[in-house]
Amino acid sequence: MPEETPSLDALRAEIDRIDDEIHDLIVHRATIAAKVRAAKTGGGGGDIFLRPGRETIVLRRLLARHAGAFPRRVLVRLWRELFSAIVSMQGRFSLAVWMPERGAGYIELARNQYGTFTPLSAHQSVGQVVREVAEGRATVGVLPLPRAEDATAWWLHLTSDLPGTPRVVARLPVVETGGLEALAIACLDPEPSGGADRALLCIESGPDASRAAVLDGLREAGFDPVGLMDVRTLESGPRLSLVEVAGFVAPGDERLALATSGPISRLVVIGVHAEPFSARDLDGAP
Ligand SMILES: C=C(O[C@@H]1C=C(C(=O)O)C=C[C@H]1O)C(=O)O
Repeated sequence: MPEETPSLDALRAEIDRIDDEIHDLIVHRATIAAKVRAAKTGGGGGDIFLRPGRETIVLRRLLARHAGAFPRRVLVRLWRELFSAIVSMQGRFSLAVWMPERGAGYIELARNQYGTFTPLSAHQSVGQVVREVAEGRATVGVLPLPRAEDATAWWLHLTSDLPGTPRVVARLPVVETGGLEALAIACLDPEPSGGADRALLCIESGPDASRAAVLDGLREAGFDPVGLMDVRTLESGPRLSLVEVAGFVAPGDERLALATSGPISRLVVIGVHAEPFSARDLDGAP
């Protein structure tokens, strides 16, 4: 006998039961967040409760166990909204976003990553976004991915190694789209994300050092440079290069000391971010 198709009413009753279970679990998850807040107080991060590395670890784990037809991209989107609500419940959480003109797209990137209802201010100047974060008026700043042709190199504000300097903590969108990209900054120490990370290094050299010499210096110290994002020569003389390297770089990483010889005089890790999820991660290809 062919199986009888359940009635619409029966299917909707099943969806109602599932919704109750999901809802109960969200309510329960939120009660744990309050305890996490207490457990974090006194650790690094001060009054900032966002932990980008941990969020990516959670997403990597869920994507690995995902099954069925529900789109992985939407799974990521749902959890991004959950994380943001939970961070907001733990303490201050607000965004400063670069908006050079209407419709520039950075607000959408910020909302997709940090939640629909998180307080947000928009700024025409990249320097203002950095200041909002450095001075504690915003928790996270969203800025354009640096390029050599930009009028202002905002990343030059991140080259201090003093504690409290904003650091790059994410690259947006976390789901690769081939469209507009941004970097997110916060006054947080970089943390590994449990998978492929990239570190952004600011490298100081003499004004005559060639790009090839800087990249060779990094390779000799054991780094794996994957891109030179920008180079600026300061009026005071030195040249600063922004280089992406594969993998996490911790503060005491011995490669940092090894690299400061030859053409490289100083090196600062201006942040670390997880590699965005690729189409391959999201389409479930092996
Ligand atoms: C709950 C935490 O705080 C925040 C919220 C997270 C979550 O909802 O899973 C994860 C990381 C943090 O951004 C945590 O640090 O574990």
